[in-house]
Amino acid sequence: MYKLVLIRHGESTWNLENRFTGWTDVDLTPAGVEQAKSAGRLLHAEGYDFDLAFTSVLKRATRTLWHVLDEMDRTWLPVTHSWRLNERHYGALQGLNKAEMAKQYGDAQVLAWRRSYDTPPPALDAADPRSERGDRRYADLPAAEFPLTECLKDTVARVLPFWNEAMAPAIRAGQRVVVAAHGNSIRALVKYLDSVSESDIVGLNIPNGIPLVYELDAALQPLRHYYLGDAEAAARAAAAVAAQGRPAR
Ligand SMILES: O=C(O)[C@@H](CO)OP(=O)(O)O
Repeated sequence: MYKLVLIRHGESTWNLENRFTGWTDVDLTPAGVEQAKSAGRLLHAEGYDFDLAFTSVLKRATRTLWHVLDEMDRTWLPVTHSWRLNERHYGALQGLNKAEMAKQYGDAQVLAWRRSYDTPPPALDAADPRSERGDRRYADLPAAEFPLTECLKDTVARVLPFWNEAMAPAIRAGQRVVVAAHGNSIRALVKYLDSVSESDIVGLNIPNGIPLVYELDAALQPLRHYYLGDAEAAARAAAAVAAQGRPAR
C-alpha cells in the first residue's frame, strides 16, 4: 500500500480578498503561513516522512511546501516544480472579486465557472497585461499551448501527463511523495484518482493547508482517502471555500 499526501497551499492574499487567482503569482498571508506550518507539524506528529516533493511554479504552493518541509526537518528533500501543477488558469476572471461576479452574473454562472467540469471562464486576451506568457518560468511551454483560460477538463488534461510521467513512477518505485498544489489542480487529481463523475466534481472543494492523504494499492488505485487532523474542521473549511462564490451583500 502506498500513501500519497496532497496539500493545497495556505491562505493567499487573493484568497483573503476573495479574488479569482489562477496563474497570478500571489503570496501567502500570515494566516496562510501558519496553516502551512501547522500542516507540517501535523504530518510530523503523525509519523509521516517523505522522499520526494512536487509543487507548482507558483509561490503560494512553493512556500507552503517549504514551511511543511521545514517543520518536518526535511528542507533537503528533492523538490520538482512543474507548471502542470499550477492552479487552473482563470482567464479574464483573474483579479476579479468572486462575490462581486456572483452579484453581477448570478450564483449559477459563477458556480459553473468555478466548479463545472467543462465550462471555461471567459478567455484572457493574449495581449492582456495579466497574461503570464512572457514569464521565464514558462519558457518550455509552446505559445500555442499556453492557456488563456481553462475549465477543469483542461486542467485534468495537463496534470495527467505529469502524474503519468513523474508522480506515478516515483510512487511505484516506493518513494514517499508529498505534493503542494492548488484547489483545482488537486481537484483534477482527485477526479482522476477516484473517477469522480462530471456532476459530482461540482461539489468538491479543497480547503487550504490541510493534508489530504490517499492510500493507493499496488496498481495505484485509491483504497481510501481522508484529511489529517480534525475531519469536521476540514469539512467546515471546504464549505467556506464553496461559499466564496456567493453574491456580495
Ligand atoms: O481563484 C482561484 O484560483 C481558485 C483558488 O483560490 O479559486 P476557486 O476556489 O474559486 O476555484
